[in-house]
Amino acid sequence: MLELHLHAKVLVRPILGEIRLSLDAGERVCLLGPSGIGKTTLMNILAGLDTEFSGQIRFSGGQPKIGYMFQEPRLLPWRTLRQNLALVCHQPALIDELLHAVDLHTAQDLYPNQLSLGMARRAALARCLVIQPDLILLDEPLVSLDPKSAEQMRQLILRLHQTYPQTRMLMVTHDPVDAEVLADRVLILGGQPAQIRAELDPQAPDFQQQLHAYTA
Ligand SMILES: Nc1ncnc2c1ncn2[C@@H]1O[C@H](COP(=O)(O)OP(=O)(O)OP(=O)(O)O)[C@@H](O)[C@H]1O
Repeated sequence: MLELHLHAKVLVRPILGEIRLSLDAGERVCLLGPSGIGKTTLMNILAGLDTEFSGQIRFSGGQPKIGYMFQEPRLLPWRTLRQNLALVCHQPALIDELLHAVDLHTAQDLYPNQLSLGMARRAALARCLVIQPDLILLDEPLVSLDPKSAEQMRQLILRLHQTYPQTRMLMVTHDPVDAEVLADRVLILGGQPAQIRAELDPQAPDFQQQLHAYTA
């Protein structure tokens, strides 16, 4: 079990308030909320990139391995895709497996600036999975993709979840369809400072109406 109990996060003003969030092995949670509410800030806290907050993070299995897919793919531009993966993984067979899984095995010798946005996102996903993480943080992985690439990415995330069923996932999205298709639970962030205003079940028959009521 991964548990976050946040008391507060203050930047120039209080951004996040009291937040409790737990993620069991294999759980997929989507985080929704208006722009600027603090979703990325919360992800950065969970990732350990932002340590200036009051609260605690506990993981029952010791120090969790965390794969973070940022809003903008952050691959090293002077290394090929395969070399980017090899920087964090010394198992060539696992790199091969993931390159196939994200359908980039024929692009492994390309440099990041030779990849389309959809390819770069899939590469970033492979980069965060290649460390065999306990938790993956996905910050709007489908934003700005054309409908075909977005659907490909959606299916890929679902397939990868089946391949790595123990991996916890927390994903930021603005898209109700992604939330319905990809999440076991949906958390709505709102208020100032932000708190979790609602936890919704995507399988509930009135899920989209409930979601609309909170996000409209
Ligand atoms: N370094 C910083 N200094 C001061 N304020 C900041 C800093 N970084 C972010 N903020 C503020 O913190 C708030 C939360 O930002 P954050 O990026 O977490 O929001 P978000 O919900 O992820 O937004 P979006 O959906 O647009 O990506 C915003 O109001 C932003 O202006």
